[in-house]
Amino acid sequence: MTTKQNELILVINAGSSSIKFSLFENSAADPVLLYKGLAEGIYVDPKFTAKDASDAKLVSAEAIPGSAKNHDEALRHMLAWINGVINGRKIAVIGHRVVHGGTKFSQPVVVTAEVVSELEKLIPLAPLHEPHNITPIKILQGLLPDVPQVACFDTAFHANQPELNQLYGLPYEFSQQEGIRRYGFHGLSYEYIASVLPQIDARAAEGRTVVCHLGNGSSMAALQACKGIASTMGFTALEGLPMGTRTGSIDAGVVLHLLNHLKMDAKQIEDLLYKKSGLLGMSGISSDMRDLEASDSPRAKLAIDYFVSRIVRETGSLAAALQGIDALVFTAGIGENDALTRAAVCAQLGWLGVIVDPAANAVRSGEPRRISAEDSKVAVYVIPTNEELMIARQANTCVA
Ligand SMILES: Nc1ncnc2c1ncn2[C@@H]1O[C@H](COP(=O)(O)OP(=O)(O)O)[C@@H](O)[C@H]1O
Ligand SMILES: CC(=O)OP(=O)(O)O
Ligand SMILES: [Mg+2]
Repeated sequence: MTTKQNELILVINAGSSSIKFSLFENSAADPVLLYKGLAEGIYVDPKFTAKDASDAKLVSAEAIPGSAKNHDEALRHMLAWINGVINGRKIAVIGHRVVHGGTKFSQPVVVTAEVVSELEKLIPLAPLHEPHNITPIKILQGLLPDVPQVACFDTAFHANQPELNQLYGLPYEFSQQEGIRRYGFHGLSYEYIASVLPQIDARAAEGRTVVCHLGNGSSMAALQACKGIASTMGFTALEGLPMGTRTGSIDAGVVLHLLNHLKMDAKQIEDLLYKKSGLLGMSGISSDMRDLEASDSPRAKLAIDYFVSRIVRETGSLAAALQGIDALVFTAGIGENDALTRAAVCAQLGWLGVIVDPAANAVRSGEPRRISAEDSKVAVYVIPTNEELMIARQANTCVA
């Protein structure tokens, strides 16, 4: 089967407490966005918001009726709204962001019962994401049984990294037999950046680019000629940069100490590493960068300084993996919106030849833009990411 012009592509990016959707219309060129929105606060105070393609709000944080307060109820509400606006038109395919593809999936795949059972095996490798990615797939199998669903993976972009950048210093059998190796995440975002880079900077697109995806989850990737060769995230989405609530890299010995000496159990350690650390744990205030920047608490400053210093150190590491750097790209919630973090990172990368243009960095815009000075050796850009468009494209291609 194949999607035809004007048929609809539904994209779902589900998290633990929110489900984001985008509805695209197929066209001869790229899928065209019609509507987007989200159900948030699903387990506490579920609210639904929907916007049109120009970002105008059609529904603004309206309470989702019902007493279940779960993904099922939120998805039904979302679909009822979507059915209202599409007015009998057909949804031809549903694309899902799935964070972990493990060793089995390095390409988008049409979801079958067998695929779902493989994805369920990956839940321990992405406990914050994978269960919530799978739930809407199962619910939609019940609600729209005739519509094919495609799983699009965050790990796929990194699948062809050189072996050295995929390995840990464990006995080799662990990578070969157990799949304990570095996968990398946020691949849908990196793939989008790689797809637009040629129009923005031909030299960077052919050369060496470090992309900083700084959001609630944060990672960085090294792109050689737009192909991923190294990433800060590894086996799970815990490694690398500190994040909203995740530690980022820590000595594995800390985990052993928590287990053996502080007598924490596996669940407590998982909660500590995934949900109580990072910006939230270090500041004691919030996982949201906006709250930390608005605070005058020294611990808020400490958390921001740590975040920035880890980005700077990882830039050095990824530039070494690339044997140089032509461009640095900022994307995602913090990367796109936070001029202070970008300025702080760039100020510490002067040794690499980064010179930021403060006026360009201060511009607020939803468009890709250069923020480095004319004489900066490294071109620095802000490029808004578009994971949903990548999912729509992949879902379309997968069923074509
Ligand atoms: N205007 C802003 N200034 C600073 N940080 C921001 C701003 N807007 C969003 N953020 C940060 O971006 C994060 C969300 O990033 P995003 O990429 O949207 O996350 P996700 O899609 O993974 O939920 C917020 O938690 C906050 O830290
Ligand atoms: C992989 C990952 O960290 O995703 P997110 O940024 O959505 O948490
Ligand atoms: Mg994200």
